[in-house]
Amino acid sequence: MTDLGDRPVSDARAPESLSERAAEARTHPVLTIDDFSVEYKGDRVVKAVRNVSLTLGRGEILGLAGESGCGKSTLAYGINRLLKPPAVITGGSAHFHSREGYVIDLNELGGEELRAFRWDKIAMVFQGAMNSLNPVITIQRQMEDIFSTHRPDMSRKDRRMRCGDLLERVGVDRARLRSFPHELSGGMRQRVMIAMAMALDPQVMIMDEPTTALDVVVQREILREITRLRAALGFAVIFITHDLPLLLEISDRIAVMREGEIVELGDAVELYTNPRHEYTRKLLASFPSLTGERGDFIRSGSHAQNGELV
Ligand SMILES: Nc1ncnc2c1ncn2[C@@H]1O[C@H](COP(=O)(O)OP(=O)(O)OP(=O)(O)O)[C@@H](O)[C@H]1O
Repeated sequence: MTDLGDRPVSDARAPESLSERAAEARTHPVLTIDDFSVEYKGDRVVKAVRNVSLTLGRGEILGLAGESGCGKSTLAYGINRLLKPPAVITGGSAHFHSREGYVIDLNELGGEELRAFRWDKIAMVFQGAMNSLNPVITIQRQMEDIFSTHRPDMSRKDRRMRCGDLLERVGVDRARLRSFPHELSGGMRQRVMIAMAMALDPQVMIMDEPTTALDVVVQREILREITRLRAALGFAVIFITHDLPLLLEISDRIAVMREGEIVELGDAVELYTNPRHEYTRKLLASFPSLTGERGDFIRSGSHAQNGELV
């Protein structure tokens, strides 16, 4: 594995339009998952993920939808090799395709390599992330730790500068570096977590219900931030939530999961206007705001083109 350092991201320009992004997923994948299966082998065996195959394109936002318990988190944690017993990956593979052209088989990575790989290439933000900040350590020290561990050659001055820059990138004043987590609102703490996930310039972000615990206004602000950052930095996102209306707004493509399987995968607008699978239709119908006479679904025209929230 090579170290990307602070490599410029100009080569990772996010494609402009939805169709361009869908094509990009096929021609320039950043992650390919083939026939991936996970079981929880407890007293009762649960087949949580069944033969899932999907491709994440460079710079695309792929939404993963489905009701509670369908296996979304298990798939995300499985890809990143974060599952703990009794979970067992029973089949399939996941490959990371780097910007530089090399391919990493995630099943082949050992402990140390895996730790290095995680923050560096695939970063993860999950629902309770903001509560995983250490309460007795300043934001600055927690952010700097990432660089001390993964970029040991970086000077102290550069580390500090970079931490401040990262905070500003997610809309938090750099003066907050001196704060302790309890001095920040939930929304700010979640922004800090997103800044930390971006620290090493990962090519993939896996976001598992990252805004669910936040109120709607803060949630929308953060989503706007994520789509803006994706456009600027070119990372790809797997965005997991049971909130289908939200996914329809931010995703390029959406995969619908049911009982461990992906039953439909397609362009977000296409999936909304012309759902193919019966279950997708049911899922859409379960959100009255999407199916009412006027509906809340506002994604259209130029808005859909640039992937920004209105
Ligand atoms: N530690 C565990 N032991 C046994 N079964 C588990 C365990 N964790 C999850 N499961 C089961 O695996 C299945 C998939 O769970 P998972 O959490 O991946 O679904 P999800 O779609 O992410 O749900 P949610 O939206 O509620 O987080 C469920 O049937 C769940 O009960």
